[in-house]
Amino acid sequence: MSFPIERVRSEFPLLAREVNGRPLAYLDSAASAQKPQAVIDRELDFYRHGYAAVHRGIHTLSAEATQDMEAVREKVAAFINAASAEEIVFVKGTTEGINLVANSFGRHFLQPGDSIIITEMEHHANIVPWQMLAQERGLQLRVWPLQQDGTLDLAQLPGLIDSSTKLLAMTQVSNVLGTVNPVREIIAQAKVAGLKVLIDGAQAVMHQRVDVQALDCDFYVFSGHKLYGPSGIGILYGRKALLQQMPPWEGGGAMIQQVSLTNGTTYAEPPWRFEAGSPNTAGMMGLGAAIDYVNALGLEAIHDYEQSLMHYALEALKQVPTLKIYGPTERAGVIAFNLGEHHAYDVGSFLDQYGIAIRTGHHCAMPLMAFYNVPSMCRASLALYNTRDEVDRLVAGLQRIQKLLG
Ligand SMILES: Cc1ncc(COP(=O)(O)O)c(CNc2co[nH]c2=O)c1O
Repeated sequence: MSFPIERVRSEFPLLAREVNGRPLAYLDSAASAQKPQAVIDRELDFYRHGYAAVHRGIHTLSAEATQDMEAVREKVAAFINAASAEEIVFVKGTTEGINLVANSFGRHFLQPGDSIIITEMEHHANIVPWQMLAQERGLQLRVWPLQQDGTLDLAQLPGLIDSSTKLLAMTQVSNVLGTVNPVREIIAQAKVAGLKVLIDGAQAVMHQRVDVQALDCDFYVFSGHKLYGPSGIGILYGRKALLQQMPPWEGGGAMIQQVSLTNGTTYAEPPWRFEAGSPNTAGMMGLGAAIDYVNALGLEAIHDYEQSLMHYALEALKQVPTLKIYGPTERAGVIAFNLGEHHAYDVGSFLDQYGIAIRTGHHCAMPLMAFYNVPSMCRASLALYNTRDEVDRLVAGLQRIQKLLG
């Protein structure tokens, strides 16, 4: 059955916009995805008919809102096949989820002299928290180097591991290269060596089915706004046995059992231990609606459609002679490139004049830019609502820029 692309596009109101007098071609979903009407409606409906403060409310509205929140937690658990909804922690996004693990698991379990492995393709959100922790706790940060084709050499992992190594933190999909790392195989290797593993799924959950039990990872993080959901809501999955041993990382309301100024304070069980303060309940409802939307289309159908479009794009971009594309042939729908010697900002600005939205710059992956010895890259990213016509417009735009700039 063919992918219902026209019906899908009609369900994303913003895609009807014009930019600079031309229909928008939104090719920046890896930064943040557009929202289906169902997500927009769910948030509005919650504010209109179901909004109240959650946790311990005795009145009906509060009890209903709390039930709605926990129902989304259950939905997220099913979406990534977590063993229990108590392994699902609501956070602001991927960045906060990684910082929570670094500040709670890291400070509690990692001792001076221990080492952590990250890769050279990581987003800054999965580099800087570990650098901060390493500096604070006297840890060693080891980097799994990139290969020229944008992949990792699995044979190099064992050489990075010794008795001091306690954690591997790595992305499932590169936000620049589109590289899809074989994390299930990598996690199996890490587990043999006794490592805990955090997987950054920010660029994966919208493109493929994720099963955290099959992966056997200890932590998994992603952001709602990249999964066609609202901004300001994300998920940390943590293996229950680990979450139970981890201290809270933010103090305040909701994360406690008893607070006393004289007899000490006790904390709530996970996941609530890690959810201090008033949560982004409307964002949670929107995330739940986004998961419903993706599930209704089917991640397998989404994956097949995006892969077909991505291969069409890689082939079509060959019509631009001075284009250099970075990353492997087999990838998720993320295509980073440079047009000859032209700075990415110039190329992106011209494309914007043609109504085409791509991202330009270092993409919060400066080590990756350094690896390729470039100051910046252009990046076109594809989502379930993009079309071959938009790819053709990108190619034509690049050819036009090449003629203009030489
Ligand atoms: C792999 C990866 N990890 C972490 C993050 C941080 O996610 P956040 O906490 O929701 O901000 C991003 C965001 N990536 C991008 C944000 O803008 N362009 C990008 O490529 C990402 O792509």
